[in-house]
Order: sequence, then C-alpha cells, then structure tokens
Amino acid sequence: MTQMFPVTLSGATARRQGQTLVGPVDLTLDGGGTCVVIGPNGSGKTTLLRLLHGAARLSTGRIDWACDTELAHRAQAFVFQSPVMLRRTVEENLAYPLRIKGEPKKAAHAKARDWAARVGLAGLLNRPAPVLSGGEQQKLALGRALISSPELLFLDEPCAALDGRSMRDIETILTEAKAQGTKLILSTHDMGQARRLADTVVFLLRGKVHEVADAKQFFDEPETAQAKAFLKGDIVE
Ligand SMILES: Nc1ncnc2c1ncn2[C@@H]1O[C@H](COP(=O)(O)OP(=O)(O)OP(=O)(O)O)[C@@H](O)[C@H]1O
Repeated sequence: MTQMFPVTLSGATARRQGQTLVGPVDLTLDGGGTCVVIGPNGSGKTTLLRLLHGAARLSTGRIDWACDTELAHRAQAFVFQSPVMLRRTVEENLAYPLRIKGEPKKAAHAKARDWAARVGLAGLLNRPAPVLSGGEQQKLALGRALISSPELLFLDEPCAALDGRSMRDIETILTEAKAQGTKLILSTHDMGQARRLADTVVFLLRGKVHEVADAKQFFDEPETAQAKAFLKGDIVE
C-alpha cells in the first residue's frame, strides 16, 4: 500500500487559453470511502479529477499526496467518460494492462477471464470490444481498470447514457471494489447515484469548490442556497 491519503490541493488552478477552468481550489480529501464530485455542466468536475490523477496540468498551486506523487499516480486508475477500447476481444482488452506490465500471457489471460466474470462479461470473452453495447463497454472499462488492483479509482460519469439495469450493475461492481479496499473518486450528474455511493460530496460551481461535506449532511441539510437549488433540480449557474 502506498498510503497516498490525505491529498491536499492548495491554490490549485487549471487555466487554458486565458480562461480559468478550475480554481483556485483548497481542499483536503482523507480517502475515507467514496468521494462524489457534483456540479452543473462545465463546473470543472472532469478537470478536477484529471488534475488529481496528473492527467491535466496545474497552472498554479499544488497537489500534495501523502506519498511521492509519481507513486500515488501509479497506484491509481482512471475510467474516462468515453473509454477507448482496443480493437480486440473482451479477453484481450482485459489482459492488456497486465501484459504491458510484463505479466506472462497465461496468467494475464486467466485473470482476464476471472475479471470478465466479475464484471458480468463472461459470456462475451471472444467478442470484439468495439461492437459491445454502451453498458458492456463501461463494464469492460471498469474491469480493465480494476484488474491491476488500483488503490484509488477515478471515474468520470461512469453511467452517463446507461439504462437503469446497467447502472445498477456498475454500482454493484463499484460497491464490491470499495469493499475490497479500493477508494473511489467519481463525478456524476445523477443525484440518485450520488446519494447511493457517496461518503463525501464535493459540490463544484464555476470551477470552485462551493461546498464539501459528509454525504448525509450534504443531502439532508446543504449549507448554501446554490446547493439546495441544485439538489432540487433548479438551474444553477
Ligand atoms: N483543454 C481545454 N481547453 C479549454 N477549455 C477547456 C478544456 N477542457 C475543459 N475546458 C472547459 O473547462 C470547463 C470545465 O470543463 P469540465 O469538463 O471539467 O467540466 P464538467 O463539470 O466535467 O462538465 P460536464 O458536466 O459537462 O462534463 C468547461 O467550460 C470546458 O469547456
């Protein structure tokens, strides 16, 4: 274990083409359970997740993990909103992250078959990934991220455009990963999903952390008028 938490953002800012996308953000996450990042479109959820994972560049400020940053990033995985699949079978997609780390073919494929079963794709091992449905692709992306046993998994809108059943399957996989000790930081538009999964909520507005709270506290008694309005489904800008 790398003991990467707590992670502290201090004056963290992402600027592109003269615009501030995120920040300045001052925030400490202690890694207790699942952190759900919510906020209107364009509020900076994806950018914040990418900054934490080192997939987007900080313009100013710092992000300090409890361990070496490189080590922290290596013990993490990221499931992007539109996962990129190899034009190969489900089994080969799952084995790929292990193969590039040098795991022998037989062992990598045995684990791939095991993970296919865990994410509900056991019957589709030989199907080319590009022809999978949206829900199946998302399960494959999750299996491919979890197969390397990350200590922290980032998920950007893991259930965008999925139906209820696929969403339930994905949430079950995430709940199991959490029970196995994987920390989760995810963004979602779905307040039902946020309520089901969150231990901590980070509410972003216009690139800034507007409210951060224990999930029960946030959903029962949000502090700010904007959070109340957002939870009611009103338009918040
Ligand atoms: N590389 C970039 N260059 C310029 N602007 C960017 C870049 N990446 C993101 N943005 C802008 O930064 C803002 C925040 O984007 P981000 O994707 O982080 O928000 P979000 O909360 O995840 O949005 P959504 O809910 O719509 O996915 C948006 O206005 C977006 O257009």
